[in-house]
Amino acid sequence: MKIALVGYGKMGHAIEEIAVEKGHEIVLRIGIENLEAFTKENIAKADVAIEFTSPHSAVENIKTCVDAGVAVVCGSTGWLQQLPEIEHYVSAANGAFLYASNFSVGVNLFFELNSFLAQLMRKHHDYHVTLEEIHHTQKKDAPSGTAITLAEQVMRYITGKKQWVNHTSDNEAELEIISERIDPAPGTHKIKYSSYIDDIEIIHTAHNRKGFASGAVMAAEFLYNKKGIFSMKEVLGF
Ligand SMILES: NC(=O)C1=CN([C@@H]2O[C@H](COP(=O)(O)OP(=O)(O)OC[C@H]3O[C@@H](n4cnc5c(N)ncnc54)[C@H](OP(=O)(O)O)[C@@H]3O)[C@@H](O)[C@H]2O)C=CC1
Ligand SMILES: O=C(O)C1=N[C@H](C(=O)O)C[C@H](O)C1
Repeated sequence: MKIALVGYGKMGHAIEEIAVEKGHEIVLRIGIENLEAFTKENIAKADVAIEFTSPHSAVENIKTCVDAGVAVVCGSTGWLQQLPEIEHYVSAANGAFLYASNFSVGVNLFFELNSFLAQLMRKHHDYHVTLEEIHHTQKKDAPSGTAITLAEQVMRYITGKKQWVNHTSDNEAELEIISERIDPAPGTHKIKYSSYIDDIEIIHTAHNRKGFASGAVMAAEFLYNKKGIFSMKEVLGF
């Protein structure tokens, strides 16, 4: 498979290593220093574009790839308020698109566990639920995309929580997400249910970026020659 890497930072490099190990060819690498090479003609040389840039560039980058008729795997976080717009854009162009706030198999298992735990906890009103995420200091967005996915899963079942906030809160309707930035943390997420009697905690700790990168390559392999909008649930068969 021919891959275009849109964003050639920490994740772009990690994805390249795994994609090449698996026999794929990187036909285009786009970073800030060669944005002039990000043309429809160049992108069209790829079967799939893998986009990991920043909250501010993701939407335009996805549209450019869709316009070139190339399938897009997107891992950039911090732009999700525009996801409906992008899904509409992809559908209108009969394109192929897969977004995940986290591509690692471990975190996708953790998402399932988080939903299951929230279902179990929904009638146990003595417990107070909070979220915490820890990432490296270069991270541009807070809370992390993964923490937002986890919070949305919790709120589906703990219906007293109406919205998440990214600060401590005494308001029972608000779900606290506390963000910490500590190097070199690749990504730690914790959900905690606390009561006067005891605490229940689930935690996922990434030790490096390999899980994110190999999941993104799996997603690209899945998307190859497909049309439509997909998620990691379909890639992993959950
Ligand atoms: N879904 C997932 O599993 C994961 C998602 N992420 C997300 O992926 C994104 C990238 O993470 P990471 O690789 O660690 O970040 P980096 O900052 O290391 O890399 C991003 C790269 O994209 C470049 N870039 C910025 N704007 C553009 C643009 N318009 N076109 C092309 N390249 C651009 C940056 O250049 P410059 O540095 O010069 O600005 C940088 O080299 C973040 O949003 C992060 O939250 C990260 C890990 C896993
Ligand atoms: O920026 C990162 O590094 C990461 N970002 C993603 C997020 O925002 O959830 C995924 C992972 O935690 C690493």
